[in-house]
Amino acid sequence: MASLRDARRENDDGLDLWSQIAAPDNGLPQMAVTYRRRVEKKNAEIPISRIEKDRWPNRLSLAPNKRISWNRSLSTRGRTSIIISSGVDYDHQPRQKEAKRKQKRAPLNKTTVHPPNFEKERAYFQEVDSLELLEESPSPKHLGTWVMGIQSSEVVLPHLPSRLEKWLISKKFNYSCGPSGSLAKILETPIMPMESICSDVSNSTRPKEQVSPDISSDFPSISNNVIEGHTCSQTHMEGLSTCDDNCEDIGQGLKNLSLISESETLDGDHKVSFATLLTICGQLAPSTLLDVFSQYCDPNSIIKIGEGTYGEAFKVGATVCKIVPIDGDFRVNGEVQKVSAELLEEVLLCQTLNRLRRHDGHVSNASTAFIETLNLKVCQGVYDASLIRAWEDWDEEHGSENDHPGKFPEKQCYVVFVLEHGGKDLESFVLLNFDEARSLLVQVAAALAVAEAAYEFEHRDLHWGNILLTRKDDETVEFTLEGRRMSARTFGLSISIIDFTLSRMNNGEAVLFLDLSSDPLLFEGPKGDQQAETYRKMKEVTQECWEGSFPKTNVLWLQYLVDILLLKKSYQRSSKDERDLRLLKRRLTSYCSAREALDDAFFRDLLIEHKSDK
Ligand SMILES: Nc1ncnc2c1ncn2[C@@H]1O[C@H](COP(=O)(O)OP(=O)(O)OP(=O)(O)O)[C@@H](O)[C@H]1O
Repeated sequence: MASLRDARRENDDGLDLWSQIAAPDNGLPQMAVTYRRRVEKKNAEIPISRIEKDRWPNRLSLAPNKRISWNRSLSTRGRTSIIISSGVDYDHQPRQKEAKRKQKRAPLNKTTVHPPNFEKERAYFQEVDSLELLEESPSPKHLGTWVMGIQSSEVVLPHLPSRLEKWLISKKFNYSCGPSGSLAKILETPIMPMESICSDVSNSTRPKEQVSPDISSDFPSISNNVIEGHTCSQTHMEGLSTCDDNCEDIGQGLKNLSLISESETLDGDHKVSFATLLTICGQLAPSTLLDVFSQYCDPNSIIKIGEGTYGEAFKVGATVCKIVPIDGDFRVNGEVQKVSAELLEEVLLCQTLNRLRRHDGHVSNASTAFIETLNLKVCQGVYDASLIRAWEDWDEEHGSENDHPGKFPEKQCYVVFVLEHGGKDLESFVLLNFDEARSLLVQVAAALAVAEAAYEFEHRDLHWGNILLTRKDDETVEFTLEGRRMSARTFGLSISIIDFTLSRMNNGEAVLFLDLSSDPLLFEGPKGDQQAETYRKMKEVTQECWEGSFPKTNVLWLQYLVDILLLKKSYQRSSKDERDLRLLKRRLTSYCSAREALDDAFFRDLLIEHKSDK
């Protein structure tokens, strides 16, 4: 994710904004607090959480561990840690490619820089945080969702990232799993252009022509991806789509799926997850990375544009392709690889958020602020030479913190997210003025409010690496909130929210969430670090009931963003603007959701409500 922050990239602020904001009369030297990926102990042994060990008792660590930090273990990248930049001196950081990076780094700010003054920041936070957080509603341990039906003291469910996986397991155990065909409905989320599906199917094996009448032929539902003539895939799909009709042993069906059977390292549950991933991606078997990428451009033109703890992002034609290695039994970039079930959840989140982009008809909630997922593919094999070249070019210029991708074996699997290009992340984007800053806030608040209303959505990881920005000519951006058509003023700025790994949503069929309790390091970040503090505040608010709905977490991230705009970003602004931001942060404390926050006076002249069409 975005925040994997080019460690080498200098904070565009370069100066201690705190001294400008909170201590105008000080004679303090200026400092730069730079967020970057954690690298301090990258060669240390990364603790695999007990749960992960339980899940993957035989995991081996073949690669040297390059990262460790308070935010490791789950799929939590983009986590950053504060480092002190003295003229931005990273030399105390034991990084493997430091020498190269130092040579390449742009000229540094010559201002004398001193360590951050945490006392002052603390005083600032005490002032703006002086109001107590409101009590959250009781923890919804007993949500009326279908998943509760599968809980049984007799069945020990392994740790799994979502209710989706529990559903899959419940199916195997022949338990009732709630509303009819719930997973099937989730999987019906349209996403893939037909041609991309067809491209994976050989001439002799054609997709069944089953276009749902209510869905555009450009976007066939997943049910269209049933492949005639392939018994095992059909068995699998039937298993998924007839939850209440019968509970045939889909595991047995999957055994017949030759591709999956070959993968001896995957246990039964993983076979199910992997097969489901393939199905969602409209594939019978994994593609190669080259096959997928060449659908979008000449491979020689591929450019790497970013990296996350797990993902490598490449500009591929007009799109961005993020490659996430999965299911391997060795660490990548110092992290245990994600497993299919985790990716399934992320994929479902992406697909569901895609639905918010529909402005047609009389939708109640719509927003284009969540990055569009254009396609999803499961791939297998080594990195293609063009990708390695792109990776090395980026490494040469920026110094990658990731492992060289040349070490992936032939059997390595990946999920490729084909995404809309969202621009630059907030960390590296240079904001020009206060209008842009407040537009950023209103656009994020509106997007969260819309997704809250539609899906009880909480992002839960909205750090400055996960907000992408670009400049466009449009003066406003439209959204629909609870049936009200509205526009937000952009001042030429357009935002996209990415990375839904930690996100939580309830789409009416399932609650998708990640149990952050299994990642205690997430909450052990440095004191005074806004991002780390936000995870801790989320923990307080949710009381670790991560499946529950706590839209307050969205407000916490809005407060974090206000802090970032005050403390970490430089742009043209007056002291009144800063005061307005501080007051906004204070008032946010009393809101329980982004929906409530959007009604704040700060946003009033940034929002336009359209008259009803009726
Ligand atoms: N759609 C996109 N448009 C433009 N840039 C993107 C896009 N998606 C990702 N990137 C770039 O790639 C970087 C890594 O992407 P992303 O944060 O999604 O990876 P990740 O592995 O999920 O990260 P994390 O470490 O949070 O898990 C981002 O910081 C951003 O710079």
